[in-house]
Amino acid sequence: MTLYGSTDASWYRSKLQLRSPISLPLRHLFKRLLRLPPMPRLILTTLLTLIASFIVYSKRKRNRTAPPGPRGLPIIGNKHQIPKDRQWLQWAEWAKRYGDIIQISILGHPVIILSSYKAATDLLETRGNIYSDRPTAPMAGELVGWARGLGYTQTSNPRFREFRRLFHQFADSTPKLIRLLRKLIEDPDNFDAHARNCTSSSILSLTYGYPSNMGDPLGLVKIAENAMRGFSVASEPGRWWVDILPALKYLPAWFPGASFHIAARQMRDDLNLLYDVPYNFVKDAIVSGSSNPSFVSSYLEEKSGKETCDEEQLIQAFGASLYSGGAETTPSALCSFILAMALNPHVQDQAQAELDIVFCSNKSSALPTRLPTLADRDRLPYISALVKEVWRWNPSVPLGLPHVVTHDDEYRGYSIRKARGVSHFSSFAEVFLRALLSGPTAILHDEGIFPDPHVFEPRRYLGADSKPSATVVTAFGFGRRICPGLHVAENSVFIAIATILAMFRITKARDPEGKVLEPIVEYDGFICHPRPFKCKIELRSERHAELLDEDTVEA
Ligand code: HEM
Repeated sequence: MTLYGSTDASWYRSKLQLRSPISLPLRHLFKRLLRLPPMPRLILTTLLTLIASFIVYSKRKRNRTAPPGPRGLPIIGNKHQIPKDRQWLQWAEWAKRYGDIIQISILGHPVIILSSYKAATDLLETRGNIYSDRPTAPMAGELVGWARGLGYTQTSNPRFREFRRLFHQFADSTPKLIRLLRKLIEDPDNFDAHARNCTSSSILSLTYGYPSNMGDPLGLVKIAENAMRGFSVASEPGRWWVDILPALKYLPAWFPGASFHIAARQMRDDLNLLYDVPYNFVKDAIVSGSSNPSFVSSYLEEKSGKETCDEEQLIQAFGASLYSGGAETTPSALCSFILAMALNPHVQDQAQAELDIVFCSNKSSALPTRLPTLADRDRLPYISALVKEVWRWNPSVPLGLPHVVTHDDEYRGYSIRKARGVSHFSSFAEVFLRALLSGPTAILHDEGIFPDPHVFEPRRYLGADSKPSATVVTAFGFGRRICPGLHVAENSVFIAIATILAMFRITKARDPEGKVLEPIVEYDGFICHPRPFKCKIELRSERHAELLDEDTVEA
C-alpha cells in the first residue's frame, strides 16, 4: 500500500477524519492529491514530505537550553526579520527584549548574536580558540574570491598564521596624511572624498610603493575602490540567499533567482584587478630598478626572484587584505570625527586648549611652534580619549565579522552548538557570532559601561585626575581574529585627528542666508559611514599652514 498508488485510497480517506483545526484543509489537500495522476502525485507527495520533515526538524533543533530569541517562521526561521541594511538596529532591538545573548534561526540553523561586552569577552577572548573560525561565506568568500585573503580564511588553513605574521611585520607602518591636510586647506568642502582618496593612496604607497604625488597613472585608486564596494556588498549578512543555501551556487546564472552569479562575476573581476595590477607594478619596477620602498617590494627582494607560485599568491592576497581592511575603515573614522566636532564645539575647544598648551610657546597668541607627532601621545590624554570615543561612538565595522563555533559549548546554562558544516547543503549550519553590534544596547553602546551612549564624551576614558582610565574599547573585535590592523589604524587615526585639530576649526555649515545646516546623524553600510553632511573647515591661522612646509610634521 503506497500513498502514490491508487489501490487503497479509501484507507487514507478513513484516516483523514481528523479532529484538529487543520483537519479540513488537510482533508482537501489529500483529496486533491488522490485525484492527481500517479506521477504528479508522486512528485507533490515527495515535496510535501520533505517540507513537513524540514518543519519538524527545524522545530526540534531549537532545544530548550538554547539562548532565548524571537520566534521565527517555519523553515525560513528569522530570515525575513533581518533587514537588508543597518542590521545592528534590529540586533539592538532584540537585545533589549531578550538579553545580551540571543539565538535566531535561519533555515533551521542557529545564529547567535552577542550584544554585551561581558558576553563577547567571555566567549571570544576567554574561550577564543573554539570561537575563532570563519564561515565559508559562499558569496563574498567563494564566488567573489575574498576567501583568498585573511578576513575569510579558516583558522585551519596554514595561510592563516602566515597572514597574521605578515600583518605583525606591517604593524609599525603609519600612513602619511600630509596630503590630506593640504587638500583640507585647498578644498575643505570635499573632506569625505579627500579622506578616502588620501587613505587609499597612502595604503597603496606603503604596500606597493605606488607614488601618490604623480596622480594615479594605473587608475589603482579606482580599481581598489571598485573591489572594496564589492567586498562591502558581498559581505552584508542576510542579503544573499546563496549564503544561506550554498547549494544555490550550482545553479546557472540564467536560472531564475540566480542573478547573484552576475553580481559575483563583476565583483570577482574587480577583485582580480586589485590582485594583479599593483603586484605587476611592483614586479616591473623591481626589474627596471625603479621600485620605491614598500612592503611588497621588500618581500619580493628578499626572495630575489625565486618566489614560488604559492608565495606570490600569498603576498598578492596580503596586499588585498591590507587594502580591504584599511581603505574604508580609516575614512569612516575620520568622517565620524569631523561630524562629532561639528556637533560638539565644547569638546573641540577642550582638545584645542590641550594642544595649545603643549605646542604654543606664546600662550596668548596660540601660534604653534610645531604640529603634533605620535611621540606626543602621552602628553595629549584628552585627544587620546577623543580618538577612543570616535571608535566607540560610530564603530566603523558595526557588525564585526562572523565567527564560527568549532566545538559544542555551554555558557550561563545555555547550550551553544558547534557548526555542523559537512555537506554543501548543511554548511549554512555554521553558527555566526556577530560580536560587534552598534545601537543603544549593543556592546559599544552598552549603557552599563557607557552611560548616555549616543553622547560624544571623551571624558569616559579619563579618570577623575584627567589621566587615561582603564576603560576598554572593543571596536576592533576579539580574540584570535582581532583586527590585525589595530595599531596601524590607531596610530594613523590618532595622528590625523591631532593634526587636524591643531590646524583647523570645524563648525556646522550655514546656507547662503546664514542659517545653520544641522547635519543628520545617521550611518549606513557594512563598513559604516556617516550619511553625507556639510560642515565648515577653516585654518586656525596662516601659521598653521606654514608648519606643513616645515619639516616638523610626522603625518
Ligand atoms: C580604522 C579602523 C578599523 C576598525 C574599526 C577595524 C575593525 C575590525 C573588526 C571589527 C574586525 C573583525 C574582528 C573579529 O573578527 O573579531 C577586523 C578584522 C580585520 N581587519 Fe580591521 N579594522 C580597522 C582597520 C583596519 C586596518 C587599517 C587594516 C589593515 C591594515 C585592517 C585589517 C583587517 C583584517 C585583515 C581583518 C581580518 C582579520 C582576521 O580575519 O583574522 N583593519 N577589523
